[in-house]
Amino acid sequence: MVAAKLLMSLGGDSTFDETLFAYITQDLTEEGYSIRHAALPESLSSALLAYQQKISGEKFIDAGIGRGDDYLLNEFVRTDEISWITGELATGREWINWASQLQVYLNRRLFLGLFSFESHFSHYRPGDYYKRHYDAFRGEATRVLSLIVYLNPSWNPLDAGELVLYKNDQDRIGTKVTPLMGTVVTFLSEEFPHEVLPANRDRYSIAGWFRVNTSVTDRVDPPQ
Ligand SMILES: O=C(O)CCC(=O)C(=O)O
Ligand SMILES: [Fe+2]
Repeated sequence: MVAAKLLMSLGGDSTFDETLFAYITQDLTEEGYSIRHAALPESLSSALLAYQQKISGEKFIDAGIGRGDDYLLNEFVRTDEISWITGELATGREWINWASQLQVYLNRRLFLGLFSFESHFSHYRPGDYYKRHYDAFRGEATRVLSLIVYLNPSWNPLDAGELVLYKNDQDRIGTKVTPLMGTVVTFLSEEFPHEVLPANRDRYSIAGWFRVNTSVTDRVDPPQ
């Protein structure tokens, strides 16, 4: 577990309130998923909202399935648009820093061996959706933990657009999550099918994934 040890030493002096991380750890241990409302630090949520609003339209690309040469647009599955978050700007760095504090915390308690993190803003226009899917496939061991936060300061039940998280393949009812600012959702990527229902208004979120290191001796696995 060299990877986990390396990450732990990066932990240093955390500036975040670890109470939330403790709740997420407990939820993941008991259920494999966690839904926490009013959880993301408010200063971070509002900075991310401002950042997302400033990103010009052309920085968003139609979301696809897969990466690099395998990237496929598939309107049958999803119709949202995305913009990858890099550490170029302060707010992006603040977000990545928050996520890596969570990563360090989870590695210490749950020994997940989370090694890298990638994330993007998502914009679902009215009517956009992401059909029921898994973020990772069993045995591929790439994306281990999914992390989603929402950037919508208000949300009315009539706006629809909920995330529906299902416990397993048989579950057809699931748990609905309102995409309200501050809500933090985490779940084991291989375990929980989920979908985004069409919304009646613009819907903003960040979706991210922690991965384990899948490097083999002569090949370094990049985070993106
Ligand atoms: O925005 C959400 O609620 C979930 C998005 C999602 O499932 C994904 O991007 O894989
Ligand atoms: Fe997903």
